Amino acid sequence: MEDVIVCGKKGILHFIRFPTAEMSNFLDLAKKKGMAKLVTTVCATGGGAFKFEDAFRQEVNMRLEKYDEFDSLIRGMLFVEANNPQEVYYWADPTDEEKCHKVTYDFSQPYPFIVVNIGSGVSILAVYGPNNYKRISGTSLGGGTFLGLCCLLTRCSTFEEAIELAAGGDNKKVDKLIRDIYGGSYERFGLTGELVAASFGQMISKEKRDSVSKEDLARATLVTITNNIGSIARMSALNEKISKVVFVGNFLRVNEISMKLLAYAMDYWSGGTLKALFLEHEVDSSLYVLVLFGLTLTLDPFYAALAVILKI
Ligand SMILES: Nc1ncnc2c1ncn2[C@@H]1O[C@H](COP(=O)(O)OP(=O)(O)O)[C@@H](O)[C@H]1O
Ligand SMILES: CC(C)(COP(=O)(O)O)[C@@H](O)C(=O)NCCC(=O)O
Repeated sequence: MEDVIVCGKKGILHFIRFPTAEMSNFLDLAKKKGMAKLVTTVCATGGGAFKFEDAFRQEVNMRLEKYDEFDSLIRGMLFVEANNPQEVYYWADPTDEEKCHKVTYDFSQPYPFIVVNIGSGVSILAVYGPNNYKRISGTSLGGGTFLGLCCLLTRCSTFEEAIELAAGGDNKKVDKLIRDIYGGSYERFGLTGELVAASFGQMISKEKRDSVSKEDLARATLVTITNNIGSIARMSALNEKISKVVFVGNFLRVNEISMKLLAYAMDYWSGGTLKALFLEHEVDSSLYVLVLFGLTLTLDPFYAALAVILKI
């Protein structure tokens, strides 16, 4: 992010990510580069701020100043939005490949809004003011589930690979649609024939199992997880009577398929009353607020993120 003002100084924020599984390599590097001589306290958030606390103290003699991940996430989102009027957007015409495009959304009057944080698992928060929010729901079927199932079903080994496979696949060869059951739409309840009736429902047939590709399985996994998250998000928003739903988290990284699906599903199932919103810098917003304190770390199960202010 360019021209960000932090503690009265203007500069560019650079975000560096690495898998948390590489934490011991990171600590080795930090030791070799003498990071402890530069800084003794590092601001940290996410579960790893607790998990890696001892390792940081023992390996590099650094103290982790811990901040709650949801406090940080919300303050971070507001911080990014305040610094970039183009930050929040929605997808217009999400089902039409040709017409589908991003449209900037005016988020200057944000409250109330829902945040759906899709990380390894999913947490849903209702935000009523800068310091007024509650966790209203969640599901253990999140980004970690998508990646885990995809690795099992397709033998892929990275998130990027899983998304690439999904992009080339067709979930209709795996899922049972309304039309597979009704021969068309279930008109009485407004269920069109193309909607998924049962995720993975075709896989009960050996013949169908033998004919699906890795790509189809990856796409069906992505659609299953995304639709389930969309459905829980929609019910949460309706319960709280809130119409703006902001989706964040690394599951949406390089994942336009899920963003467009969520945009469509929220609109379709709510009869146009709910708006699915996304952030340009969708990667782990919890990082942003901590940058206010200098050198920061987000220590989540899949990702550790390091933010340093260069060029100030
Ligand atoms: N390069 C990647 N490696 C692993 N997971 C990734 C990657 N990019 C995106 N993801 C997705 O992001 C999810 C983790 O999201 P994140 O917001 O970092 O959550 P957490 O707080 O649990 O680390 C993974 O489960 C996966 O679906
Ligand atoms: C435990 C968590 C808050 C951790 O956040 P994450 O690292 O997944 O982003 C999240 O995974 C979660 O809310 N899981 C869902 C638990 C549930 O409501 O069933």
